[in-house]
Amino acid sequence: DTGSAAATPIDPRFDIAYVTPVTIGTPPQTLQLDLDTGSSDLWVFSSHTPASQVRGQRIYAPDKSTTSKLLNGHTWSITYGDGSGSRGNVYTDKFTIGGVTVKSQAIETAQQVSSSFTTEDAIDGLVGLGFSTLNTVSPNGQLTFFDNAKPNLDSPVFTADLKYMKPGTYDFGFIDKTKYTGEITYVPVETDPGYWTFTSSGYGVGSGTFSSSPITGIADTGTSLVYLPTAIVTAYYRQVQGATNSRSYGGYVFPCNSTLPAFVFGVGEAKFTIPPSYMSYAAVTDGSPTCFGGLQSSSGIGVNIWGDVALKAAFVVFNGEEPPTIGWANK
Ligand SMILES: CC(C)(C)S(=O)(=O)N[C@@H](Cc1ccccc1)C(=O)N[C@@H](Cc1c[nH]c[nH+]1)C(=O)N[C@@H](CC1CCCCC1)C(O)(O)C(F)(F)C(=O)NCCN1CCOCC1
Repeated sequence: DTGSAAATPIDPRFDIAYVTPVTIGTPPQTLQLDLDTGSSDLWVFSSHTPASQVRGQRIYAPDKSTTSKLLNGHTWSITYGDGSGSRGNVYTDKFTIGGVTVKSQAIETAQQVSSSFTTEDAIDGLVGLGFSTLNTVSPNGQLTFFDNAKPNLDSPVFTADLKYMKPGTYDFGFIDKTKYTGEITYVPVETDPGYWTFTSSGYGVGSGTFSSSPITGIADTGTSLVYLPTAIVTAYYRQVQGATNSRSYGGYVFPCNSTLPAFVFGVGEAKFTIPPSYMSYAAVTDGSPTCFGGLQSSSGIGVNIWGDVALKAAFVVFNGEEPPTIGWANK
């Protein structure tokens, strides 16, 4: 098998997240889900989600699918880094992304979602593409879509080609040579505790010198921004006129008309440049002259996160061979 599906920004003004169309059940029910390498639960808004918590999202109704089966006695509950969360019960059903079908995928149906999910009408749920060890289903953990699909994929990989303010693609089972330039640099992945954890070889601010120092972090399609050690973040914002670390806004902000340097990060011998446009995430509120930075400190998180702001600057191969590796190429 091979497949390809669009990753479309949910907001035309700035890249907060990307959604991908999937189909569930028989006849197929289409939902727009956020493919997230930072978690490993596939959960959806459903006919079990209280109407008061559903505001425009599409839902999966297992009772309308002839192939759905309740996974008796199984429940799930997940909390994300931004404090949002959801919980519910579990079905298995036919699940397809971009033409790749898993006949019996664990579909976690939400019986409760936190308010930030209710208010985000563009996201109907998540497809966790982290390692299955992170799956929260109890009493028996379930496999991710990728782990279920892998044996039937031409190659045990999926790739992310996210783009700045326009649709990109997720490919499954093959590496599309037309999507990158030069070589793909592969580095080892640490699978404990279950993220795509790798070590970057260093960073540079604008045209400044490149600092070769290992930065271990996770490649996370479900996180909008880049979160790195404070020393790196302060070195970056030192080059930005009027930048301050705002307690009220919860991070580094600067005047939207400030000139921003690019941010360079290394993977092995390769270098990747996040252009200044990606480094200004968004105005803190609509129309404000103050902008929120795409690079923030990881000190409050406990892990460095290479989120969408970094992933957009590259073509990334999530290689599920044993042992897993991650590949980065320019594009
Ligand atoms: C707008 C913003 C200020 C840049 S934001 O930070 O709010 N953006 C959110 C994403 C978002 C999209 C759409 C609407 C609203 C919010 C964001 O970047 N959230 C990160 C922030 C973060 C990470 N760490 C600390 N803070 C996050 O929680 N990302 C998770 C997926 C998100 C959750 C909210 C909905 C969209 C998808 C994540 O899965 O990528 C994760 F890795 F960060 C995470 O929390 N993984 C859960 C890991 N657990 C470990 C235990 O076992 C179960 C799984």
